[in-house]
Amino acid sequence: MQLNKIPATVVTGFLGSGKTSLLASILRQVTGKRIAVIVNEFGEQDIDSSLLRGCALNCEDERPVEGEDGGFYENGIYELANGCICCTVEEEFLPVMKKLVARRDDIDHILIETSGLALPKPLVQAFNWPEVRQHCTVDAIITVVDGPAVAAGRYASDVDKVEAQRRADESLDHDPSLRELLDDQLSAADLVLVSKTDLLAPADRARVEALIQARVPESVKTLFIDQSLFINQTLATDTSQLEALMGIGAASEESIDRIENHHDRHHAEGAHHDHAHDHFDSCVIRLGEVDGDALANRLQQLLKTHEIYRAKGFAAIPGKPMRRVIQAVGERLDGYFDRLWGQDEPRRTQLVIIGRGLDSEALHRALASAEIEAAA
Ligand SMILES: Nc1nc2c(ncn2[C@@H]2O[C@H](COP(=O)(O)OP(=O)(O)OP(=O)(O)O)[C@@H](O)[C@H]2O)c(=O)[nH]1
Repeated sequence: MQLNKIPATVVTGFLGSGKTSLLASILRQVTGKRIAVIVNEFGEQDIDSSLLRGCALNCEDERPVEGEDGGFYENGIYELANGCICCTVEEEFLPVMKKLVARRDDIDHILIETSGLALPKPLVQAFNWPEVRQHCTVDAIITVVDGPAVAAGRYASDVDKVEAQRRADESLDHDPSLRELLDDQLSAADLVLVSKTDLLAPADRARVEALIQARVPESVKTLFIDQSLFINQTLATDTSQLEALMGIGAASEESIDRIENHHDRHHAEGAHHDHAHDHFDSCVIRLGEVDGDALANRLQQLLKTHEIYRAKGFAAIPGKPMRRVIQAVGERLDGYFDRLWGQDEPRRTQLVIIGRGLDSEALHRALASAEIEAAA
């Protein structure tokens, strides 16, 4: 029985903004992690789940399993097809979360894709329900914004489709304007991903960025992504940084090494090759034992003052027999003890930081001030 909570990443954003493409590109490449995916879609489309099912999920259970709730489980994908997730939290979402909790030892991470019309807050509040809170934690809320649509003042690439879905969903008991929906999805975000950057004129990019920045606190960062290369599968790329950005992994030695290797290779190549995303930068900070509160304070400060998209890793706290997982994104900073330190394992702190234009020495200096001096 594992003691640590299952982290859940909520991906929200309008219909057609690129949520499924994002999840698909991650699932296609993720290795060694058992990921349960909850997809909220209804009406005509079960396209998303079939798209995701087509991805090579690392799940041993190949058999589809009917759920009593009408949803089904196959290759780790749960489909919530009976209405907008935020309006059916209790009837739809909670039973699926309970099933996942029961399979707790088989799951490393939960990815939740909300419907394009969902307001993320009721869903996030459901993580406070005792049955869920005890075993799961929100790792991050990632809001995907359709860059060209926002630049054009339309917010969604296919407004008619959004309106048709709105009319078709009888369970929908909220009716905000698209603008309000965008505001709500942005106000819940820990990280904003602007999609379809390949279709966004450079001059529009600054406008979209300004519009988003005006709606989020300064620690919530905006990242521009172009998924067209993934969608066409012309780019076979190492997604270790994208995975870490989504909050998957990075609290294990092996994923920290993978990210570090990616960083080294990237720099050796001169970092001038084509990129599917804004240039990510990453660094690994290694420290000895740290004062947990001081580390959290420094990290919170750094999130405000540096272009850090996410920090994740673990800390050694003096006198504590267990290591503490630390994860920070936007305004969210979480920590929990996940496992005992091994008998011969060095007690050390390691954090992966993903961002842009990172000054690793400055970050190291700032975080090292939380280090506890080793007794002479
Ligand atoms: N050119 C381009 N197309 C993209 C990009 N991201 C997504 N798309 C396309 O945009 C369309 C919608 O993408 P999805 O990933 O299905 O969007 P979604 O948010 O999951 O949509 P719903 O599930 O319907 O809410 C698809 O045709 C994608 O191929 C991108 O970065 N560039």
